[in-house]
Amino acid sequence: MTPAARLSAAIELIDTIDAQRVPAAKALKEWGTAHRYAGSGDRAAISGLLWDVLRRRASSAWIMDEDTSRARVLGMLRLERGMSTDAIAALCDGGRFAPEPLTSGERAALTSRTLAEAPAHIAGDYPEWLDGYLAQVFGDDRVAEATAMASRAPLDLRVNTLKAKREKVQGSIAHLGAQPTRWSPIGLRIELGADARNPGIHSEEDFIKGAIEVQDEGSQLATLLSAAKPGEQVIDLCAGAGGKTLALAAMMQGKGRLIATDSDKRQLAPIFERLSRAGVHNADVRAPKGEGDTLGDIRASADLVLIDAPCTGTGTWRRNPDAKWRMRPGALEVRLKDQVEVLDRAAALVKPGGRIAYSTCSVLPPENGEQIRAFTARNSDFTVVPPSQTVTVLWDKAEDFAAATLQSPEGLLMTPRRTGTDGFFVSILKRKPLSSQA
Ligand SMILES: C[S@@+](CC[C@H](N)C(=O)[O-])C[C@H]1O[C@@H](n2cnc3c(N)ncnc32)[C@H](O)[C@@H]1O
Repeated sequence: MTPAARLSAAIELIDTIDAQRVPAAKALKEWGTAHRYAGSGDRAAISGLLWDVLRRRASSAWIMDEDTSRARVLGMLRLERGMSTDAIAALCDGGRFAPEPLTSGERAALTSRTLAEAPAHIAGDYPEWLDGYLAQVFGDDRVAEATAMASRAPLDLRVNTLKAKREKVQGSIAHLGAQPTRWSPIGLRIELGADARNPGIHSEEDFIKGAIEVQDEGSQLATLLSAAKPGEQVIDLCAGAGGKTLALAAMMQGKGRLIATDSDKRQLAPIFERLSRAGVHNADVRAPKGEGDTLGDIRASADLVLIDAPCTGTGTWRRNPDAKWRMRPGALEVRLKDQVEVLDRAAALVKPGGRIAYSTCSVLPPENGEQIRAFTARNSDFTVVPPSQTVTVLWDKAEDFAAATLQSPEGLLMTPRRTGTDGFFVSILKRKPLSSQA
């Protein structure tokens, strides 16, 4: 397919998504099935176009002064890909399979319209109902923060220190252009191009042998800030597919007791194979069975309970821009209730002097600082460890990292704009030792 034909296909796909109200990933899959002649390069390029349109859905329509699939694609080429009006016109030449030539109105819009007068939610490309929350956390910076949250994400890898060293892995996957991550001492980053081509990490020898896992640097940092140590008793309360469990296991160097559980046993399904590939031998996975309490034998004895909380995932919009537009207020309400439940469950598991590491991949205050304030009000024997102390695990990077994050009395927030990671909130809560409890 020519670049122009790919553009036509993307416009057609967006029409389908709008008309049928289907998730973008599903529409892409169905398009692939119906167009078997399209090669892998075509599919990658078309999906890249589609994701980029979703990133800039509102602002693209604004600069074109029209909200159609075609307008959104044209506006995206200008805003996200930085193409000139002439370059866009050259693609839309009306030839076989190419989009129709630009109208004079489209030419004028592409050349002269800007986002200067656009409301924040349009310029920053997010649903209007979230504007109050983003204003609460970012104030006047919300357009810049949201724009970074809409931009394409790199692919981050975590080196499994149970099996390999970062320098060695960097050398063996040099063909992918992996570079050390800025903050995480165990991360590697691969920048991805607009064509959304998958670098095929799962077929790399290092992946097959368990030396690397795909994990955003923000997620790596959230786990590192928990300061899990060899010999501790650690519970990963929302373990899901085990991304953080694996990271905790590496921090514990195979020593101590690591318990991974989740309220949904289906989420836990991939964890077994991942633990085995990573060479983890001290993890005990407890899938829920009926009504019984999977952690019934543990009463106030854990050194650390890690909560990778169920959340709205606003911090990961750059990886899934479709989710951003599909998010509804009801989803936030449900997550808030889940978070209260997991925090209170964790409180009963932590020993005096132990700690809870609470994290969300969300930037919304009700899921972060407000949730922590309400928790400490309910549980007076827990206090927040000041973020300036929690960052010391990053040694020489600690000061710069702390300065890059958005800090509050309840914890710290990473964002794509500030730390170049997904958006992650982290709060470390310490339970008072028995001697100082009332
Ligand atoms: C952010 S995901 C976890 C991702 C996982 N830690 C990882 O790194 O791959 C949140 C998880 O919390 C789980 N969850 C939701 N409510 C819960 C509850 N009340 N108790 C325990 N887990 C819960 C969900 O099933 C989901 O797997």
